[in-house]
Amino acid sequence: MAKTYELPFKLINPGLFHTESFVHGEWVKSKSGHFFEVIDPGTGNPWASCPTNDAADVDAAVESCHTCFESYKKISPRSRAQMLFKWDSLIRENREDLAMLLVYETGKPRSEAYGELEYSAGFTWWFAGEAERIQGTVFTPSTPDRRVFTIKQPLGVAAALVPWNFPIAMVLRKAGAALAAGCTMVVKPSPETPITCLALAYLADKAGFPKGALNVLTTDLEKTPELSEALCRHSLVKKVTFTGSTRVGKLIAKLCSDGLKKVTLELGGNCPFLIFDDANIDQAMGQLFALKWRHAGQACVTANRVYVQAGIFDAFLERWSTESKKLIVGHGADKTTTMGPVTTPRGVEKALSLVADAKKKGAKVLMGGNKLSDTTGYFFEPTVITGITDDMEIASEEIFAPICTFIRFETETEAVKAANDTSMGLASYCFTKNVDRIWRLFENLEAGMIGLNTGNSSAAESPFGGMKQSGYGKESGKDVAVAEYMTTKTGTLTVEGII
Ligand SMILES: O=CCCC(=O)O
Repeated sequence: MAKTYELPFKLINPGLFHTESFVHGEWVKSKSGHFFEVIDPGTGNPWASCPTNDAADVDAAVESCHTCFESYKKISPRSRAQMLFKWDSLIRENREDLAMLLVYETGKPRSEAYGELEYSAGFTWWFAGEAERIQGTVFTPSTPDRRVFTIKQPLGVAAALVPWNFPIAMVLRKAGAALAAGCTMVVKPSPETPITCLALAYLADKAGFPKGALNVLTTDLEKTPELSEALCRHSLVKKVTFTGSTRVGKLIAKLCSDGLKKVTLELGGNCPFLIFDDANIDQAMGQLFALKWRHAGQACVTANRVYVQAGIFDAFLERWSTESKKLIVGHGADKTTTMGPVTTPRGVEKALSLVADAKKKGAKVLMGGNKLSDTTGYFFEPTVITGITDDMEIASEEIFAPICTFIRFETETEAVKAANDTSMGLASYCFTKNVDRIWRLFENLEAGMIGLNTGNSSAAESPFGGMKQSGYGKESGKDVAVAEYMTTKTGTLTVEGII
């Protein structure tokens, strides 16, 4: 039985709040009739419950998307753009409520929730434009009496497996591209963040997307592998997009290989952040602060390892610790909070274990390092660690918690070698005012996105994606993101009398 909860906050538009899955324009329960709880990470208390869907629920959702696809693929790009624009307006109109839902699902402070919404609406806006920019080509090949032309066609039903750290942005980055391309989509939100996803589905419906264009299947942690596998294996699913860990990304790639499905994988990051002696220190400090402490360190593109050149190391570290002590850790809904909890109890456990391992192997904890004990929420102290060595887990694993590690370096060659010494390659950052070095670093750092004197290179108009074991495929950016949901068809015509 679904439990009912009193919402711990008021919504301006209560119509946004849905707790059942969304399939073919209807709010539905799972076949099993089971439910799971949605927890506020700031208190550890449940505040909603949603259906626990499993493999038995997949077929109806996919069939609905497929039925819709047969007509959706034929409507004009302009009509798709208009629906995306309408969705964009509705998301912006409901910004306050969506921000509150985000706070209670993820724990992030309200200011960051507004930031995520601004970033997220960039995707609906951008992909509305992209819908009308999809074009083919015509050219004369080496055989002179022929003409060759290409068209791009949508793949069909896409499945999106979405993470909890930026649940609105990640749904819109995936669904925006798919719907612009002419695909339909089943979204499986994370167990932590189903409510924002259901609110987006509600607004998509209000924006005029046809029934089955965007379906949502919620589920809990236990049933996530079964539900995801059924989506990946369904014969009508032609494309799978996943954001999450490298371990799970590899499983998804294997599952999709049977059906030779097109896959986009946005996986783990272990991102290096390099600060050279000649950097603008205020700039580097400000950018690192925003990047590292954002969402309590739970972004795939966050700085995992901060390398500071010897000449400024001690001064930078001292200033960093002084500034970081000013963070106000608290519930995301409290207006004074500048850092919220981590989103899951697993996050706290992992942070504790990484700190313990680093300490055991000789690292020095300059501040923090502990779970906050006087609360039932999932809080971890902002933590600063030095003396990191390669054998420590914290040096090679994605931290995903408010822990900042500092490493001293002497030369550019040494810094680049250390930065690249990881299996991951999502983002790298460097701060220097030497223009030649900037260009060398841009070419030599092994990552899909390089921030040059900036700690933020994510934007709807910029291709987002990694290399090495951070995955493949691009989300956002011109042409490349919609291309992930399309196939190119080549026509070759022999033209009599043309030569
Ligand atoms: O955590 C992954 C996404 C972060 C971003 O889009 O900048």
